[in-house]
Amino acid sequence: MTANIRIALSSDHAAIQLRQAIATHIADLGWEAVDIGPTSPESTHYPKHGKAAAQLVASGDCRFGIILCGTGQGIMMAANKEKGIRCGVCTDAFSARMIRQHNDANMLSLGVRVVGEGLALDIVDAFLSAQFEGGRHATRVQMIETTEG
Ligand SMILES: O=C[C@H](O)[C@H](O)[C@H](O)COP(=O)(O)O
Repeated sequence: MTANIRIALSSDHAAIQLRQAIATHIADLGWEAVDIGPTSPESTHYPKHGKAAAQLVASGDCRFGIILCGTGQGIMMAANKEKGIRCGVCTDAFSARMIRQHNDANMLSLGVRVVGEGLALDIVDAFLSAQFEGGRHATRVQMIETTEG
């Protein structure tokens, strides 16, 4: 069986350029970027873009999702409404590594009005290169899933 190397990418109007830079970056790293837009700079609504990316991850079509809006906060809230999604906003590489190692996050959210491109790419690298540690952390992630119902 081949590994799922697909990463869903979406954003609102604020973060199109950074999203596209991340798509290029992760493709260079060997991931398949599944960039579902939008491409038009017209004002749009982050909940629908967060939900669309989260559905690709929750269904198993994509291994991870990376989503962006102005702060990363609104689109993260929308993504976390999907069952099975664990998405965190990160503004530093340490947190990005830890949400994989301890929280088994399957989505990362970034705020284009908070972090610049260089830092954003470092955060993405930290997220994608870390592994879930399991053990006591698996117990806690399971508790989150139980709460979800
Ligand atoms: O959490 C929400 C995001 O930061 C949005 O990107 C932001 O609210 C969009 O603001 P505006 O419509 O003023 O570009």
